[in-house]
Amino acid sequence: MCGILFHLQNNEDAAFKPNKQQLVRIKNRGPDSFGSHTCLAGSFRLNFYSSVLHLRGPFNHPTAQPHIDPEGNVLCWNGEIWNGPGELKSQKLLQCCSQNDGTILFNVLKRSSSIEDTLSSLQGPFAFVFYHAKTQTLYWGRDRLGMRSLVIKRENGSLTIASVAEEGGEYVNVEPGFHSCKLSSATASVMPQSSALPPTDYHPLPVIDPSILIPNDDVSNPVEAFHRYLLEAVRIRVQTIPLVSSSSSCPVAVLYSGGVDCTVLARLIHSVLDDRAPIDLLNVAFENPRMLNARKQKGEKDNDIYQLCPDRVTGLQGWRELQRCCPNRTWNFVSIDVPYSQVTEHRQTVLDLMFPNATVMDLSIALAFYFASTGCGYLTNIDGSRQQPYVSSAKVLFSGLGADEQLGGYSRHLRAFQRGGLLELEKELRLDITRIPTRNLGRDDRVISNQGKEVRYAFLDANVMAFLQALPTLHKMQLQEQGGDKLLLRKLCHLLGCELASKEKKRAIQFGSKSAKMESNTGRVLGHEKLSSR
Ligand SMILES: NC(=O)CC[C@H](N)C(=O)O
Repeated sequence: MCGILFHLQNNEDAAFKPNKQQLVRIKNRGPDSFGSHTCLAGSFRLNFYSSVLHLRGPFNHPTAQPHIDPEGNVLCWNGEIWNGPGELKSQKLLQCCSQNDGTILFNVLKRSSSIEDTLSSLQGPFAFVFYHAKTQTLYWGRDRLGMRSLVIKRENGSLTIASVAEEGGEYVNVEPGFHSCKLSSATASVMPQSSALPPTDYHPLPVIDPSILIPNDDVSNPVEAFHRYLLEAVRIRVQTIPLVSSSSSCPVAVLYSGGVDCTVLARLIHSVLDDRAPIDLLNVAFENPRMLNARKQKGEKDNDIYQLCPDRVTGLQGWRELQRCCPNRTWNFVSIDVPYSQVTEHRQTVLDLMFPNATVMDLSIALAFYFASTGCGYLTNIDGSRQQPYVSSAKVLFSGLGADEQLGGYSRHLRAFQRGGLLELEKELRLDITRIPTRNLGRDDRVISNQGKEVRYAFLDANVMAFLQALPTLHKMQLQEQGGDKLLLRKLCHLLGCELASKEKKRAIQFGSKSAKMESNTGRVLGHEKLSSR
């Protein structure tokens, strides 16, 4: 992941000094390169900082950021473009080491007759800040789902936009879509004092891209078509990861619980990845003192507490099944065991990273992602015992997020169906899909990227989403039946040879890994409650 820090100030004010810790966190997101740039626009000074996690473009030459040119344009880019207008449409863009998407976007934006139209037609996860010199306009924003984090703070005539907040700063999440602000001298000269900032325009985007049309044939062959769309989504996300040939280092990892969502992803990655490359399955499990106490009171023995976590049990089962289905692939099962002492040690960092998200549930999920994305654990023997310490070198992680929201995986969906049939269920599904952008993606991005990794979501691919949207609900789920949740995905999982995983029940990561309710007094605490302190 890359990191962005941008600050706008009145040119007469003292020079901007970035907060030290915030800068460290921006650099953590992009360990391959770091750069800064300052320029003037009307009566404003603009300070840009960018770090880069190098993925696309010539292998040994990270594309430096911020992107700048002699005309005074500047782009800080954190994201991946899978498709877009002009040169961003070309298949060559998707050949990992040939071109850098940020560089091409910079050229396209500079020449664009409508910057809004260009930005609206980008497909992929992103957050950016762009200064267009000719019109003295500042643009910033996030993709329609908000898959990359961007937070904003307005204060005393200054504006800070960043991938992560600084401790104590009054930041809010940037709304997905585009924001712009004209910094022309005319605007600046009518402003009475330095505390005023020019007004901003907001250009929201619908969650499902309306320009994607789904042929009727696809709707009448749902499993086959779903396979095709999802495979394509996985393919573009895999082929844009550089492969270190000749070495056994692993390019890609899956956040892996053994459930149906992540097993299908792992299986599809296998279909498109070079045969020689291993795939890391990252499986996180926590030492949960509350669970340990409860076991003690019942007189149960301690055993290996990590092996008792539900996600470890299903993870190992799924791993064995993947090995059976695809025996020529090296599947590394990485057991990431987190002692409670590590949780207390890293708690404040995780709280700072996930901010402005701040509920009990945010923390338990963020902890699971934070430790899982370190990739730091043990290679595992077939019986689940530890083999040897291992650190995953994969820069890209796959997450199964988005399957539950679109395919009826939550128990809330079942309750809605029992309450009011298809009508209520569809209402609940619509709600889930429309709130994807505001719920958890920014948080997950902030927490995962701190480890210098980026997360990719095939279930949130624009074409996959448009296809699922076009399918009648009963093709996707049959909630009147046992195991009818995510039915379409279960059928696909079965078709791909992973029968055991196709039957796995939904389990949220914080319960499967035991990162929720760790302390003795937390049994009754509800997930949506605000945490009392940061
Ligand atoms: N991590 C990123 O955001 C990467 C930016 C850009 N796609 C690159 O590969 O350089």
